[in-house]
Amino acid sequence: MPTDALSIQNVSHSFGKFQALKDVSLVVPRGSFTALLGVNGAGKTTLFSLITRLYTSTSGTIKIAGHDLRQQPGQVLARLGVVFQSRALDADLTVLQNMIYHAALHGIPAREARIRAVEVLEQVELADRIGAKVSALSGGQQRRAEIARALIHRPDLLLLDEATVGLDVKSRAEVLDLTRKLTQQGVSALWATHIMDEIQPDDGLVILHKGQVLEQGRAGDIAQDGDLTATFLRLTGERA
Ligand SMILES: Nc1ncnc2c1ncn2[C@@H]1O[C@H](COP(=O)(O)OP(=O)(O)OP(=O)(O)O)[C@@H](O)[C@H]1O
Repeated sequence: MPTDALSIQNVSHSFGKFQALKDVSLVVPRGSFTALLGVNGAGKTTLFSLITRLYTSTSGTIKIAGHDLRQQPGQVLARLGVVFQSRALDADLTVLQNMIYHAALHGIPAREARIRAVEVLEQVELADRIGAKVSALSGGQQRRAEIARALIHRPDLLLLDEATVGLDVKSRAEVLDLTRKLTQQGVSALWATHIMDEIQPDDGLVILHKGQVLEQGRAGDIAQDGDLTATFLRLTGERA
């Protein structure tokens, strides 16, 4: 098993004449929680769209667990779990029905899906809501159910795009803690955010700005004098 869950080398992407990503290279080490930090428009969603093959990159390579996305798209996507900003669960179905539906998309039969649903819902501490309609869950519970859905096919890498949007402080902390806990159980996570408070010193960190990677490494090493906000503002030239 290669060391990096995700390895991106020299990836660029343009929308017409506008270059949204410029020669981006980054890694998500296996078992790490890596934050992808950038203000609105930095290119985070574009990068995620390339990793999930919604867009095709014009140059560079993307490898998941050592497998090249361009050469083995099916195998690579099977190793990926995604939590997008927009809702992926059907609010009128129960949590279990949603899990079975998403498992079927990955070719997992219903009997196996039931077993896995219990497993992933335990991982996100939601097993007691398995029979509840998604619409009856709180915002934080719905995000945790989204994460469970993304885990149902046992991916190596989780991509989470602004996963705490719209959550209150307590639910935000729960979703973050949970994702960090998952990385201790073997899955790796790339966590896109613009919220610096969400990042801890031991997290991996990639700072993306105007389509370019400005820094990457351990967050605590990047933050000068322990102040990530000041470091970020200095690197990007943004104002607080
Ligand atoms: N389909 C598109 N056509 C043209 N430009 C686009 C398209 N999608 C994104 N862009 C531009 O590319 C840049 C990067 O956008 P992207 O959505 O990847 O940023 P982001 O970091 O995810 O920001 P946000 O948090 O606001 O989603 C922005 O300047 C955006 O306007």
